[in-house]
Amino acid sequence: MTMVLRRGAMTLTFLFQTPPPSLYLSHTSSLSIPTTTTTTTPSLLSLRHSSIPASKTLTPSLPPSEKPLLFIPPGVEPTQVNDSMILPFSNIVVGPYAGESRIKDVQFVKSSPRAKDCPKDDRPEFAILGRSNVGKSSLINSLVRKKELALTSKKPGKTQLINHFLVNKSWYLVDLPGYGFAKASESAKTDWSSFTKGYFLNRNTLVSVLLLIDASVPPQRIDFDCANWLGRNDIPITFVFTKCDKMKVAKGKRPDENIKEFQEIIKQNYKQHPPWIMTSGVTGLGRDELLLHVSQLRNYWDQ
Ligand SMILES: Nc1nc2c(ncn2[C@@H]2O[C@H](COP(=O)(O)OP(=O)(O)OP(=O)(O)O)[C@@H](O)[C@H]2O)c(=O)[nH]1
Ligand SMILES: [Mg+2]
Repeated sequence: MTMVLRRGAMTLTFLFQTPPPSLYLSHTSSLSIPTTTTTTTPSLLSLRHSSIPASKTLTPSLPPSEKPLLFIPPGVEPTQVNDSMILPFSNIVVGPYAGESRIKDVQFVKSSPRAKDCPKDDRPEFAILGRSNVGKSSLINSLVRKKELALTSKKPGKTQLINHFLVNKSWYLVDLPGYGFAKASESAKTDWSSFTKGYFLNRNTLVSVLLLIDASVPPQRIDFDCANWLGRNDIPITFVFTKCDKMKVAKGKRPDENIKEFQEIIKQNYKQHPPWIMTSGVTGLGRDELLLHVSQLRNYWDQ
């Protein structure tokens, strides 16, 4: 399997051997929401975008039954993967680059109206992206365990700038404006798309985008459009499902059902799936696991 990960100021493409079918965890285990922290692993998908030209991927096309399902990070021999290496409620394998992931110190650095105004240093960064109101700021607050570091709001469109937070004095978390804000004017929407796309295309230190998907609502076209755009531009993503605690639905489906549906659509559009993980800014589900995933991408990039 092929994986694109950023390292230093470059994007490198890595080739991985496809694990034998016996290693693929099946879709039979359910995506039920955890009541405890120790759980079994849910259905697993894996990395790589279908719209990237075949010439770039060097990936042999596999029959559907042999599609890779896991995100296998650098340094892991696919044949050595076992269940204990997979983060709960995700498809992410933990490898040798995973390290200290706790956030000990975080400082708000600046809000930038344009990509060119962002901090100019070579620290690696992770951008939090998603629809307005998906829970970007809440996730940041949950990751850093501070209630009001990134402003949260019931009013969509609250975050309008590129906000840099310096973590442990060594890497950045970046809170971006949400897309798909229905009430935004056309000019505001165009502005969002040009300046945010400018950020993605020009930010050499961007290790990965954490693309947030609201698990409390059915799959949304705009999320797939966004994922497709990032994939076409070779920007690594992790799908982070938010609001997985919202089990009390008056009508509609539960988060686990919405996630399954989302993954079914993804399967049609992607040869292999990006890493994904379930989270909640309210209960802290997936917080430590997501930080561990971030640590292995970061340490690999950093070395
Ligand atoms: N139940 C539940 N509610 C959440 C969760 N995450 C966010 N919310 C709520 O969803 C609303 C929007 O959250 P924000 O974190 O401000 O969303 P955002 O994506 O930063 O929004 P914009 O900055 O406007 O794009 C707030 O009312 C949050 O309390 C979650 O995991 N579970
Ligand atoms: Mg916000």
